[in-house]
Amino acid sequence: MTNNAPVITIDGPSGSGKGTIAKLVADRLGYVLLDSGALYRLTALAALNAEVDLADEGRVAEIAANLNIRFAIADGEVSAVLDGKDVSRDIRMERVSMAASKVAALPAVREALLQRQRDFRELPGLVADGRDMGTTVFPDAPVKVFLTASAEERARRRFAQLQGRGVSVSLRDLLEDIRARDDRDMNRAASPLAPADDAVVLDSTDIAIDDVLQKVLELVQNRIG
Ligand SMILES: Nc1ncnc2c1ncn2[C@@H]1O[C@H](COP(=O)(O)OP(=O)(O)OP(=O)(O)O)[C@@H](O)[C@H]1O
Ligand SMILES: Nc1ccn([C@H]2C[C@H](O)[C@@H](COP(=O)(O)O)O2)c(=O)n1
Repeated sequence: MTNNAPVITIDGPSGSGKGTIAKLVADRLGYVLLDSGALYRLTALAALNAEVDLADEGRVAEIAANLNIRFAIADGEVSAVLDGKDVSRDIRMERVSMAASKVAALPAVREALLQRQRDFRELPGLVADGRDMGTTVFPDAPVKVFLTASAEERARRRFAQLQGRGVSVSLRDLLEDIRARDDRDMNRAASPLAPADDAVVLDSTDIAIDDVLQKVLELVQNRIG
């Protein structure tokens, strides 16, 4: 970890485009990328594999603290490896998404993952995507973006994404799921989803990906140079 490396935090609700924008910004600037949601997803998958009760905070936190993971990069794509196995697809499954949202609400799990996230900070800089990057994990980040979009637009985006992968889902179910996750992420006691006081809020409901990218790069230019 390098404490003087600049950090760009991109927080926001599910489907707002954080992951897409974070990757584009990191590629453009040659920065390291932290997908913090993947850490919660990996914790959830490891807990499900071990058949641990997801409400057992102590045991899930122990799993989070001892995760044997690494992120591998091939052809510009990042894959998540748990105990030597590529689980990139597994952690995106619906049951893991739901489980991740549950384990992410446990304070001891968040605490167990805190330093692991901070360890991603290195020169020339880091782009960190999640829910509490700007509020809790990197409160001193010089650039903080809170990316949002209406729940309906986020459900439509997810629908198109899943259809593109040949997964059949109902738009109505996706919208319900998004609302349920928003509610859990925003109303938990530990590090709830919220913009940091010094974050710039960007509503991408009617803004194309390229235009969001340009806005973020302008902010970076103004604040980091
Ligand atoms: N501004 C935009 N306009 C249209 N589509 C977008 C926009 N931003 C992202 N998308 C699309 O929306 C989908 C969801 O984006 P992405 O996975 O980046 O969201 P996310 O906020 O990281 O979600 P999660 O937190 O659930 O991982 C992707 O298919 C992406 O291409
Ligand atoms: N910093 C973070 C990142 C993610 N979470 C939660 C929110 C989701 O329920 C789950 C998976 O995240 P995603 O991959 O969809 O971004 O993890 C969080 O609480 N804090």
